[in-house]
Amino acid sequence: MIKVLVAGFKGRMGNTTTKMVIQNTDFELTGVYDPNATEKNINEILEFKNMDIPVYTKTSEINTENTDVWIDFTSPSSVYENAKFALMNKISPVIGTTGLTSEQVDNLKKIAIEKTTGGLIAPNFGISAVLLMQFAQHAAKYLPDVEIIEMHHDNKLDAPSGTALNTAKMIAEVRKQKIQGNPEEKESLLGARGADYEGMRIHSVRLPGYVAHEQVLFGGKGEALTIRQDSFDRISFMSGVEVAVKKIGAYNELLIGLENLL
Ligand SMILES: NC(=O)C1=CN([C@@H]2O[C@H](COP(=O)(O)OP(=O)(O)OC[C@H]3O[C@@H](n4cnc5c(N)ncnc54)[C@H](OP(=O)(O)O)[C@@H]3O)[C@@H](O)[C@H]2O)C=CC1
Ligand SMILES: O=C(O)C1=N[C@H](C(=O)O)C[C@H](O)C1
Repeated sequence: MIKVLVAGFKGRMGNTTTKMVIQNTDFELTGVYDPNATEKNINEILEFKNMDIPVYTKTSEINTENTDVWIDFTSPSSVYENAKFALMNKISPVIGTTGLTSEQVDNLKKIAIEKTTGGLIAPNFGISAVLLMQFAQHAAKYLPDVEIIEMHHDNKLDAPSGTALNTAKMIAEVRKQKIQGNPEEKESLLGARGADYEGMRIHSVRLPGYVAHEQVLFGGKGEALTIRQDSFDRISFMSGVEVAVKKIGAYNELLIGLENLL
């Protein structure tokens, strides 16, 4: 049995993940973590009333010996300290939370090596998003003019999304530095052309009713290609999280991207 802790268990992703861990017979939920939680046990929450799982509100309370994997769906401001705590205690972090800086990722990679502990940071656990990023990288070799549009629910804290940023990074790996659009263009309304990642424009849409969606638009001479993925439900991320929890114990470094485990 793989012993799992879920950080951010009361959030949108944390709640779905907690249920997935409980239902998976290869996993044992040994704790949940949220510094703002008022509960002492998860059974104080109606939908988990038959469970007996400690709620931790301080990392010092966590039984690290009883935890193999730390699943993190928290917030951009807390994920670094959480991941660092997990690695320092030889717990494998499986990180879905977005917003880590490149410097933070590099530090976590170093700690993982020092502690010979595996971990994963996945900008997106949905297979449709993983494929979209790979297809987009392939297409960009032939169609280097690209714009990315990501669309999310209006409670999202970070923009652009981690997936959009990762898509842009993957495309930048295969195309030459390129400034798109008319070199003389001017925005009469600030932000009209979106964010700029190495000459690529990223547009972030936030609307109620949406979950997580991305389009990558390519333009060529007299032709265009659009690649799109949609997560209509947070269940779409769960098979990716399951794979990560099952496989990450076999590694002793920090991996970036679910594709490394598929
Ligand atoms: N990689 C992927 O496939 C996916 C990634 N995400 C990412 O996951 C993250 C969470 O998203 P979502 O579930 O929608 O967000 P929510 O705001 O619904 O949930 C976040 C939860 O984390 C809690 N929290 C805050 N700080 C801490 C902390 N230090 N330790 C533990 N828990 C904490 C929050 O509590 P409180 O409200 O009290 O602050 C809240 O309950 C985002 O970064 C999002 O981009 C989302 C979907 C898929
Ligand atoms: O906040 C979300 O919801 C999501 N966040 C991730 C991101 O920023 O890319 C993954 C997915 O898009 C859902």
